[in-house]
Order: sequence, then structure tokens, then C-alpha cells
Amino acid sequence: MPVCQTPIIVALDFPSRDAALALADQLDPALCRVKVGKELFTRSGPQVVEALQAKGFELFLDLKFHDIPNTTAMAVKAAAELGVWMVNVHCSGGLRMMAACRNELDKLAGAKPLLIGVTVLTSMEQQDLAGIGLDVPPQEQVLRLAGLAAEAGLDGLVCSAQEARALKVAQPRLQLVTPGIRPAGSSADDQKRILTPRQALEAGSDYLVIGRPISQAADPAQALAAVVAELQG
Ligand SMILES: O=c1ccn([C@@H]2O[C@H](COP(=O)(O)O)[C@@H](O)[C@H]2O)c(=O)[nH]1
Repeated sequence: MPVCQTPIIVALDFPSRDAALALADQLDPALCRVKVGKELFTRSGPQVVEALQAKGFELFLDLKFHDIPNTTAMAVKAAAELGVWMVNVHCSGGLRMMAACRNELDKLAGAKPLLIGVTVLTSMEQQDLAGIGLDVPPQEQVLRLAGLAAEAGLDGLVCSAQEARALKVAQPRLQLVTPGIRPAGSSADDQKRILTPRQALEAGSDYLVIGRPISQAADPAQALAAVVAELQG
């Protein structure tokens, strides 16, 4: 397997295995990892994970598990047995839930996936948090959940790159996985807390999750190359 040399994770948000693999065929596993999320996994299951791994990609299984501790820990174990590189759970499932997942992964022999906690979705802004009874700015809630994730022994967080600077001070051990990445001039779509690839890297993001700006581009390989060039420039 080639060593991936960039922090880019391309989100394969497609309704079929064939569509996802067609995009993967245009991407170089040395230039990006790939992410399988809820839509693709619900339609295509573990077979699409195996097919992408066979093409040489390291894979983030982004199913954002959120359930009682035992159920979530068993789901994380199942993901680990698929050989994925990264798996995630919602931090709002609480400390005991995250600790159960950590504990389950620690029992496994051999390579384990990175265990990452989702803080506040990048599609949410302060008024969305108020709507679910959280009268705090997104960054305050992210930092609170980050503290719980660190206590539970998680490897990192999903957050906006807008919170990266504060998190690198508050939780320097945790790796930061940041969706809501938008090259200058591209549509924000349903994302609210966004930064450009370069801004995100400078703020301290370890991994940049990029979906539609690459997957919906007329030339996805060229769109990926442009992001790589922006990061190197
Ligand atoms: O807070 C989060 C957590 C996960 N995501 C996922 O990342 C990609 C982003 O795709 P774009 O097309 O670049 O918006 C998508 O798969 C989300 O499910 C997120 O956006 N925010």
C-alpha cells in the first residue's frame, strides 16, 4: 500500500458502490485517503470498504456511532475487524460510551483504527445549538466535548478547522479531523463553519475531509491536485 503523503480525506458520498469506485479510480491513494459514510455504507455495506481497500486506499469509516456504551463499543469493534484506518463516535454519547469504545479497541491484537470523537457538526452554528437546548457558542461546546474525549482516551476529534487553534492549545494530544473545507470560491452547500484547505492546515488541522468540492467537480483528479498544490504552496 502506498504511503499517503497528504492530510486529505475525500468523502465518497455516493448512492452506489459503482459510483464510489468510479471516483476512487480517478484518485491516487498516495495523495488522499477516502471516507465512507452513512449513505454509501447503508447501500453497499462492508463490500465497498473491501473494494476500496483492495485499490490501496486507507479508509475512514464515518458512521458516527451514537448509542449506549455496549452497542457502540461492539459497533467500533466490528469496524476495526473491517481493517479500517479510522472510525468515529459522537462525543455527545458521553464519557462512559467513549471509554467503552476505547476499552474494546484496546483488547484487540494488532493494528487498530484511530478512534475519533465527533464534537459539533460543521453544518451547525450557534442558532442550531440553541435549537437543541445548548445556549453556547459552537467553540465552547466543542472544547467541552474535547475534554471528555481526551479523558476517555480517544485519538482525536472531528471538529471545524475554525476550532483547531483553540483545540491545539487545550488538547494538544488529540488529532484534528476537519470537514467543512471549502477551496476559495466554492459553494458552502449545507456547511456553516468552513475554512479553505490552506487556512485549515495553518490553524492546526491534521486531516482535511473534502467531499463535494472534489466528488462533484468536473475533473475530480484535477480538483484534488489543486488542493494538494494549495497545501504545498
Ligand atoms: O461535522 C461533520 C462531520 C462529518 N462531516 C462529513 O464530512 C463530509 C463533508 O462533505 P462535503 O461535501 O465536503 O461538505 C460529509 O461526508 C459529511 O458527512 C461533516 O461534513 N461535518
